[in-house]
Amino acid sequence: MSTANPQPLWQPDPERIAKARITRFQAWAAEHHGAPAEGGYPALHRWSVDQLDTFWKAVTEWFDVRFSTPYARVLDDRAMPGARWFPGATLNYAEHALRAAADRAGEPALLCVDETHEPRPVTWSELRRQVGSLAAGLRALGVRPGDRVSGYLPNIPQAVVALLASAAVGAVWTSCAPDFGARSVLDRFQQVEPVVLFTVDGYRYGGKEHDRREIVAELRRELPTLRAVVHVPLLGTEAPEGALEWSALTAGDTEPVYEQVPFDHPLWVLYSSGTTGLPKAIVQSQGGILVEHLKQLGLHCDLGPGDRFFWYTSTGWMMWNFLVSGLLTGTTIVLYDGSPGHPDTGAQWRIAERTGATLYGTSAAYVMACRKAGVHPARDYDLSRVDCVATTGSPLPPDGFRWLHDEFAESGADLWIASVSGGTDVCSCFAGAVPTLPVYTGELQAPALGTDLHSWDPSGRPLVDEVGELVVTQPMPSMPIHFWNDPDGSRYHHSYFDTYPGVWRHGDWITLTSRGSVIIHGRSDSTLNRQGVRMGSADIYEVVERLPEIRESLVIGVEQPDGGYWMPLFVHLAPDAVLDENLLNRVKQAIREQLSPRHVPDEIIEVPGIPHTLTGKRIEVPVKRLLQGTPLDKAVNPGSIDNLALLAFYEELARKRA
Ligand SMILES: CC(=O)CC(=O)O
Repeated sequence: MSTANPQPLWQPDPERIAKARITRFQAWAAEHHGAPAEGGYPALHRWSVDQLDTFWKAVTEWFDVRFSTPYARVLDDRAMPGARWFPGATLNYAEHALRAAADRAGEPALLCVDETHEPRPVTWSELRRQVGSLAAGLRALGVRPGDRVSGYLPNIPQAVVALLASAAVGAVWTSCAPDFGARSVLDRFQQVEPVVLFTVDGYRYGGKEHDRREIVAELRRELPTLRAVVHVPLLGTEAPEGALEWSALTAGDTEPVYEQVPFDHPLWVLYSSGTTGLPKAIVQSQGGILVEHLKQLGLHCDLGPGDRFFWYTSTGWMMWNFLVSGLLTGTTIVLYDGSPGHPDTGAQWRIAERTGATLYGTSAAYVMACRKAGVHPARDYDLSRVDCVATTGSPLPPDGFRWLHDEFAESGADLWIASVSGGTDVCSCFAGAVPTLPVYTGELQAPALGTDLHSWDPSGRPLVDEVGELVVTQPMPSMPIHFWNDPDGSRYHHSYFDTYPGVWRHGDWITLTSRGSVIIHGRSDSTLNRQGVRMGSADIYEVVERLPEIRESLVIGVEQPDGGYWMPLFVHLAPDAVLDENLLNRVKQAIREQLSPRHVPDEIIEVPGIPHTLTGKRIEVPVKRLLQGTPLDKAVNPGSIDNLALLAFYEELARKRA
């Protein structure tokens, strides 16, 4: 594998290496903590996992983390799950996110962009004022540390203010994007029982207004724990009866009061859909996210004051939380609320240009779409401030690397391309950006610091230059502290620790190359992951099978060799039903409205039946393997299938598509 691309696509020049924050961190850590001064990133990474406690202590000192009470140890219990980080310490995430307000009050903390693509700044002092006012408002509403505060909000400044105000109070933030249908939102928020809901009346997307007032009314009816609803009038409507006005709650001129909470106090709940049951409600801690994101954003992404950080995301994806954490490094963050391709495919490049983004992140799928559409980013937009284009959501295919590289090289720019990968589960990256390392086509630069990343075979043997399971063998601070409503921890355990006891198995296929880079090959289980948004097949079955014409269904997400993602929905129809235009449209409409536009499959295909295991579970992984071209005898264990003959259909389909 690693001999396939012996020449790097890109090399950082000596000036970039010298200026990189990670270079300065290494020199400082060598002087103060015994890190290796020589050997560059590989040596620093080795040290960071061999001396895990010292590394994280160094991170807190380098970034001047303010503990209001000191910690007794860095890592108390190293067991996974159950590791305890910085016991005894208290701090507040929001206080760190707003630090730059002290000396850069008039500079922009946020640049907010809608589909007009005109950036509107919110200064650090204004952001702090609004957070202070809202935190006081939440306290006045009786919100206490540990209470859940929810947002049904797009990527607008109000969402950032509400997250930070919740964190300031010690409340637990959770959000869904407003293109989520009522069922999707309730499947998430009903689990965590929020006491406050921040909501818009609707949103604009692709040049159209989408009124969400009926859905908001349904959320209010179905969330009995709500004590307050706060109305953000994005479409200019009146607050519904009983709702509070955003403007009233944020009008005060109050210094934020930051609740000092234990390091492992919950910061937010993120959701990740699996193949069965409700989405996993993943809880990450204030301290864990603080230090992990300082490391990722400050050292790996090389962000700091003076930078502008734009990542195309929505509040329903962990990349939004990651984006907000850009504030921790004193960076200006760019919030874009709109369609990724409105009014044309080049939209995101135009936003990067107009906001002066220095790090622009997007999905690999968007890069590939631009390539296909003949967009010429560096020729047609002034991207001279863009230092790094980063991608995630799915691995960036080799053609995507080459296209980005060539487009920028033609205009004389020296572009660092960072393909990164992690997940909602850690709200971070296991591997990705390193400003001081070369980039090889199709590869992530290296495992992240403090991340003991390996590729293992089924018996737990480490592999190099071979595809294996992505595992992390030592704890990371941003691993979930628990799942919500999982009192005995069994769901948490089952999600990551069943395969290799005491070791995090993420569910991705990975290769660690002998030159230290990383290749991600897609999901090793059947979770749907479209442009980084993980979706539960169970959600789709529930909606589709409510239609009387559909007897049963099967949805599969297949990573394509060209970097695309094909998500067919197979339907077994009820007797006499016909898969005509009308039924096709009703299936799509049901999915779009009750889940989200992202859940709508690429194709709906009638099948003679859905195969199951002997215990009645639909067999998603074997069908996925068949569709990826694996021969039948290697894709399934025939003795475990209820009707083997049904698999012939999928085998034939794979043959036709090959
Ligand atoms: C960092 C990531 O891994 C984001 C994603 O693809 O979910």
